[in-house]
Amino acid sequence: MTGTTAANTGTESAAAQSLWPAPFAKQPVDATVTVPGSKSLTNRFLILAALADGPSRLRAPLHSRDSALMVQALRHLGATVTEVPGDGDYGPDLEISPISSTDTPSDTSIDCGLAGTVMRFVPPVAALRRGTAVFDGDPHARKRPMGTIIEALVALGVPVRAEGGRTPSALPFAVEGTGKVRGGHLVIDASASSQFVSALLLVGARFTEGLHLEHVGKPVPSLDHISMTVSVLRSVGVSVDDSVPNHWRVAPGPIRAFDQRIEQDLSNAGPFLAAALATRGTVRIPNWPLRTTQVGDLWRSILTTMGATVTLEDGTLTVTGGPDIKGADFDETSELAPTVAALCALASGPSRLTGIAHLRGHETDRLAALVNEINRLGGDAEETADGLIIRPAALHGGVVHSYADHRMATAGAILGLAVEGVEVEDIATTSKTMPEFPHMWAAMLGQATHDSGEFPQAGTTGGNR
Ligand SMILES: O=C(O)C1=C[C@@H](OP(=O)(O)O)[C@@H](O)[C@H](O)C1
Ligand SMILES: C=C(OP(=O)(O)O)C(=O)O
Repeated sequence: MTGTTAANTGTESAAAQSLWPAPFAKQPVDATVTVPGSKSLTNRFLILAALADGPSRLRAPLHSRDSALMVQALRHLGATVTEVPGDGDYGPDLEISPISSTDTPSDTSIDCGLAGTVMRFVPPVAALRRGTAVFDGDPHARKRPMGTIIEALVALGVPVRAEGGRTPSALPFAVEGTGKVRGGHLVIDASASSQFVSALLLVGARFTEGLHLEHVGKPVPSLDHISMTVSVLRSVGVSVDDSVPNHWRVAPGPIRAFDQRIEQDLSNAGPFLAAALATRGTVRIPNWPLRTTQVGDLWRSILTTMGATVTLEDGTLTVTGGPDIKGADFDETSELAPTVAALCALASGPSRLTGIAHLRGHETDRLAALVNEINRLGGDAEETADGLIIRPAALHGGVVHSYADHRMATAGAILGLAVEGVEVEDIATTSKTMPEFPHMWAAMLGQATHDSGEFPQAGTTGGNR
């Protein structure tokens, strides 16, 4: 098991002993930051490499708890993943030899941690090899929605069992892979997570008849992440038809081996860009992709709406905070919502976030957690059926609980820039997608740290003006 295993309570836990004094910015920040690789792209390309028709290479991949759990899971299913020196500043590249279809059947167990991409994307891969794979994860992982992917596998003829032989609706469970899945037309309800759609599309080309996936139910959230899945599949030669809403058709065929550079994680760029607004300073991010499928590209419009000046010139995104942070209404901010909510709590006007009911099934119930923690600091946040209302209020110092949720921890760090005396419980939970976070945050503020994180190359030069 790698990384944090803190209980997902936000109350007393072993991790609650460790309080991180969030740096308070006495002056506006002025920093240049480069962020580690995208979690969503790294874990998608790892899955595709494990199913490809030859060895692949990932350049500048993410190295974090979620990517380590994915690597470990694929190794347990028979892929070979080797670290080789990279050509940049982000730690090693990865070379991957795919899972062999002629491997003798073997039983294994997979630790999903709290990674949605591991718990949703890997079970369909396990269905394509021979042997039983038992899946489990952190305590809160057992509460995350999993029923749709389990029911999908069962409908595809893949036995999925819990202890005692019953069909489970959540972790833990065992997938009994037979080495072959016929595929064809499959109807699911993916309203709880886009990852159910992505999980099935990623393996669909390896089903004998391909896959015609149909969603029926309330709208699928986080559609940008499905577009990313379709885009990465096409980049490795898989034919996907997504021209009809709620239908995806994946043609059967090989997944082409590849050599792929991973973009930096634009969602994880969010807290650093937010620092420009929280301190009325400037943060620059070089190598911002000109075209991307990452939802984090929305920062350009979100932060402009909140009063920042945002430019993208010569590949560098520059964000300069305005005299105040403007409250605003945002629909469907997906995994960006905790960062947006932290900024809304510092805004001069009211904000409303809608279309994020499914955040209740994320690393923690993020709507409840954000309301608890903003209000604990004297804020005025309220939960609605599908989001949050956050009104201006004078905040004071206090402890922000992270609930083993990396984005709650970084939300606490943003609040701490503008509010003196904020302490974040379990800052180490940022290791889920950005182990370097405390080091990078201090470097952005021109402070030195002793612990430089697992891959200290993740670059930040900064200081206060
Ligand atoms: O496919 C992915 O990489 C992700 C999809 C989204 O999940 P949901 O659809 O559950 O929001 C997102 O929030 C998560 O952080 C990553
Ligand atoms: C929802 C998130 O993660 P996961 O991939 O575990 O669902 C997230 O990173 O905000």
